[in-house]
Amino acid sequence: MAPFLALSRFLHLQQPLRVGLASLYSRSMSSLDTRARAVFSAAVEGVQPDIVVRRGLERHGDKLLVGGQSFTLTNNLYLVGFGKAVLGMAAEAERIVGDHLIKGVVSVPHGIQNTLRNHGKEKMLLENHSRITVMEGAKHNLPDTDALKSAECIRELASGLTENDVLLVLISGGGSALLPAPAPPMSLQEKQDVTRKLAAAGATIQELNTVRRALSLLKGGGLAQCANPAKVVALILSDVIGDPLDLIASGPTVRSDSRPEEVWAILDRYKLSDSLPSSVKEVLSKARPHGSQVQEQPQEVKDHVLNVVIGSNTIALECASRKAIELGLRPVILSPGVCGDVRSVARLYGLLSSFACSPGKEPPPELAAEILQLGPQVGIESWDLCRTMNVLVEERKEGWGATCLLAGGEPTVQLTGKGRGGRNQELALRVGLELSGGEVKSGAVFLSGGTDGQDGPTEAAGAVTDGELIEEAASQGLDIDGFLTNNDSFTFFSQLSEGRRLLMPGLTGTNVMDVHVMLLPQSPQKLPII
Ligand SMILES: Nc1ncnc2c1ncn2[C@@H]1O[C@H](COP(=O)(O)OP(=O)(O)OP(=O)(O)O)[C@@H](O)[C@H]1O
Ligand SMILES: O=C(O)[C@H](O)CO
Repeated sequence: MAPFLALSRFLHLQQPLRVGLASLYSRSMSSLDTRARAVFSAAVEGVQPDIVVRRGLERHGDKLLVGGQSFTLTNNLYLVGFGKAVLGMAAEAERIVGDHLIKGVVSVPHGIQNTLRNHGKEKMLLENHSRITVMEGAKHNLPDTDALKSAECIRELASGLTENDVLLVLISGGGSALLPAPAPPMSLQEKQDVTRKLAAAGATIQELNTVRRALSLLKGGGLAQCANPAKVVALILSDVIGDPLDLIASGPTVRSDSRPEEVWAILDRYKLSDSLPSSVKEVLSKARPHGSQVQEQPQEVKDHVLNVVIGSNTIALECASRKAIELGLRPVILSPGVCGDVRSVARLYGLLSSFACSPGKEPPPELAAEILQLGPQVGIESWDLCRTMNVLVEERKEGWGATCLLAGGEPTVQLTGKGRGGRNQELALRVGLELSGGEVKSGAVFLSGGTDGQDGPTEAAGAVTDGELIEEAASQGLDIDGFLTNNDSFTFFSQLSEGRRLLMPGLTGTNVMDVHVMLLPQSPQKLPII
């Protein structure tokens, strides 16, 4: 019999023991909190830069094995990289390839070396005598003159290679801002204005990077073209849903096949076409004439490029799933592609919790219908929802104890207020409302965290909530709705119970979007509220 069910029955029989058992119940809930955090840590651990590089890059003597291909090393290896996780990737790559590496340049976020040092992450830093030059830039994730210089050094290095050389390209999220190379006559400022306006208007990363590719010398395959005739091997840590090679960091090693019409359609959609500077219009008009066929990348360039995704949200979820089993939970991976507004995503998790924990033999069919209806709004296929609901139904029958529902992706928040928060903390807050707002409190625990360790401009990665949230906030005089209206989730969680619900792993040095963990104990609502 499931422990919660047994406890519930026992409580009905033994009234005087209720108070003692209440603390037992709350201890088991807090153990769910601890387990949710451990599952999140395992997800992040599984996509650490050194681990993903070791998984993707093997060396046997003078042979470098990657993506099922073998490259002969004869002191002919060069390395470039750009992105938030690239420093740790470069450190590990250099350890693997040793003296075969002649020279490298990586473009990494401003201040990252100090931050990693202060967080005790020295293994992500390069050795003193490294052959790789580290260049920091792109303060606040915006391309700046420092990043422009780094991009220029990377372009120079790639352009000087010969057919005997191998260029190892390390790519991770944040790479677009760290590799700015505005196509002339456009200035960095002009390019940045276009992308900033698009982002502020709510453009998706797909739209944003489609435009970035059209305005850049290095994005959209430009870097691979520069390195021709050298062989190019790109190791990619994906931070985009679906791992689209041409969009991650705007695909510098993947020939872009988008047409000018697509770029103009995006600019029109966000009402930017008319206000573009003439230099930007000139670059776009030079791209390819309207109506022309997509230009095929020359075969020799294609043959010389190998793109391999070595880390992704899917891999993080698989690692989390293994940890869940170790912790005595039954895992089910819902999807690595959760997107859409946090309100809809929170509603979905609320419904899934009700589905898993509703009384009776079977969950009510209208719940399943509502869940399926919500799927398309949050990027989840009906098939994945049905598969997940099947597991939840099976567990009700088999009495497994607790299920660990896992998902990942990147939902969005519509910013209306001026508070401090991030999409993970706001999602956790909204899911907490779902879990604690119904007639019966849910026994589920929900965690949402950014795998980079930083949720929006805050020190937290996310937060953990459960069915106690409303009561807990009310007892401490905190008005949840007020905090939500002001997008002030970080302040809320900092003030609530001395911040104990915050998730604070510190900067992790990696980035595969967000991870959601929902632990669903079996039918906890059968417990009397004491
Ligand atoms: N006060 C806030 N409340 C909720 N969300 C916020 C708030 N301020 C910023 N955000 C959200 O945080 C996100 C930016 O945060 P973050 O820097 O973690 O982005 P990111 O997408 O993870 O970046 P990257 O993919 O480059 O790592 C945006 O989606 C923005 O809407
Ligand atoms: O750098 C970028 O373009 C984003 O992080 C997506 O990869």
